[in-house]
Amino acid sequence: MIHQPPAGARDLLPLEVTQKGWINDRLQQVFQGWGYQRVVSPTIEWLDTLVAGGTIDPATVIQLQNTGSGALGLRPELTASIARAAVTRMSDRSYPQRICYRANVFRRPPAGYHGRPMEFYQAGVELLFAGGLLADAEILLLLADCFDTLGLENWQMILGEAGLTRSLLSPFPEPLRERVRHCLALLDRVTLENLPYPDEELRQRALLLFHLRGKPAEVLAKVAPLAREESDRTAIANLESLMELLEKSRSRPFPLVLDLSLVQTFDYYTGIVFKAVSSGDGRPRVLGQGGRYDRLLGVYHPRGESAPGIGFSLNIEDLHESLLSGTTLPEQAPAIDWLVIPVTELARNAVFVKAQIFRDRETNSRVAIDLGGGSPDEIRDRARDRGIRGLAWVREDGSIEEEFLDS
Ligand SMILES: N[C@@H](Cc1c[nH]c[nH+]1)C(=O)O
Repeated sequence: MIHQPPAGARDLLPLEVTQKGWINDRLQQVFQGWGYQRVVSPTIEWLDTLVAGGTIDPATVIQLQNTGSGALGLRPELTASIARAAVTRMSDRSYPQRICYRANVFRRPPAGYHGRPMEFYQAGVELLFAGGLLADAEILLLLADCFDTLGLENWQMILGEAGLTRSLLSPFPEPLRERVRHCLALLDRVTLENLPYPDEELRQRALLLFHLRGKPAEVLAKVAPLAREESDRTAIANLESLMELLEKSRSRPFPLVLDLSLVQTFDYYTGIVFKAVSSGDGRPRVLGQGGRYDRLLGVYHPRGESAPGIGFSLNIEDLHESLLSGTTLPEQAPAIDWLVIPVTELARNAVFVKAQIFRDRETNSRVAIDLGGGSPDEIRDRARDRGIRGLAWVREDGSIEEEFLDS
């Protein structure tokens, strides 16, 4: 029998681990620079926690055996867990809370997509107990800083407003509303046009919603006549202020597309929502996504008291793929710096002690011991093949001869 990981699961080998580690380390540096502190939440949670008050479809959760005290699942994302932890464990801290994370998440592939990846890696932030313009701007500017720091150039931020989109969809009766939402999420204009609308006015409204995407000023001009509620007008005004602030806060233009039909996979959002996509050549990729969720913390509060929150998660696989065509990623897993070789059997007594001296001599140096076999020339050839920088031949009397290999 050949042992393979199950369909949808995979091993990451040293080069990929090195490159993804490089991406993650840089992201954590940026998060730290903006005052975010890392937390680690459990991989396994109660299913009840994971579905975030019904805003995450339980079908996306990989469920584990029911233990008798309730169903458990593997986290499909981290925002729900962090909201739970913040409400139950961190509520005595001073506000706001700036939290960051790097972790794996698991999602059950949709029916008919057997073999699609089930495990993904994310790095993200959550800014909790803070609402308003400055918090929204902080999150979007931090996301832009992540891309700048990674040296990623061709990206675009697609910005929407979940509350406004919900309100624009409210004239559609259910279940038609859900179908319109679905067509908007999939950019499926043909199906959208042919849904069974009760009247022509609603059909025209659906098509108009489909076109609320593009240059911010143009989209805002189109949406203004559709905004019937006071809350819609406030949302539009907030979007305008946000875009103005973003432009003033960066030395280069903020690559922004406004999309008031943007619908996210998870439904806990209440304010701005966004997706960062790579816009270079090749397949467009969703590099990260997020938004404001001002009711989620209330799901976990014993008395249902909520507090504002906003955050994003970056998709490490997509970032990695997008960076592969550039020149910033490390091209090799780090090689060993020194190979320490006992010249005779008796020299073995000294070899571990001597190797430690090399480790202590240079911080972060990689020092390995030759485990035997082969003539000095064979050892040299093997070492050169593996990119090893130097050989340290240890003699019986404990003396060392250093030899530098040319690459
Ligand atoms: N957890 C969301 C992204 C997000 C973070 N914070 C808010 N939203 C996701 O995985 O899609």
